[in-house]
Amino acid sequence: MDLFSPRLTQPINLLPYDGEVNYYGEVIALEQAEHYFSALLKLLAWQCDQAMIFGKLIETKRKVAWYADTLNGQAFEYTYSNITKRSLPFPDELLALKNLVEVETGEQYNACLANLYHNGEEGMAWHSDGEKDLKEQGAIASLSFGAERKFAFKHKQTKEVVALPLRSGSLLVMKGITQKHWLHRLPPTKKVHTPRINLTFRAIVNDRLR
Ligand SMILES: O=C(O)CCC(=O)C(=O)O
Ligand SMILES: [Fe+2]
Repeated sequence: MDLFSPRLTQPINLLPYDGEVNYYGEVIALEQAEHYFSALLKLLAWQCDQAMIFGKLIETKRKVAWYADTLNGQAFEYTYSNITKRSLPFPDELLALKNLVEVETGEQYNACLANLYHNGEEGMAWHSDGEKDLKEQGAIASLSFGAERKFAFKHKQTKEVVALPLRSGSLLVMKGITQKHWLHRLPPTKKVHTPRINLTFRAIVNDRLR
């Protein structure tokens, strides 16, 4: 393995047991990653995320946009944080990135949740992506643009933590039994003052296509 190359020749599994988190390094060169960052910032339909927690509607500062394949021109619906969200069709820029990620990882995706963190004060709390609409043990591919942020995994029983920095243009894939055994989060930090965009490509199996 060439440790000096930002892009790894072979992805490495970061988890010691109970799952697979493959880190590919920077699969998109810096200049191109900067181009994508600006394009996605402008192009995606960013909205505050909503969650229903103990019957209360909460809005996040972090923004999200949600895209998916359509079937007969109809959008997917996807439920997480107790709220049902309707997807938009993939714009070309995002389709190009979905293709790239599919080629890199050898997996197929039909949906993408985009996250925009304006600065280090915004993050995402410990969770696992085990919603019932997701394909069971399906791969989730995470592509990062903009500010470098720390990303962490914590085992649900042993509490062991594994963390790594996610740089602009880097690709990370969670698969297998990872979501069952590990939580992940994007910790908030006072050290980062610039925005980051993260795309998570997912495979949805949803027989409630509308
Ligand atoms: O921003 C990230 O890197 C992670 C996002 C995430 O975990 C999610 O969208 O479920
Ligand atoms: Fe997640």
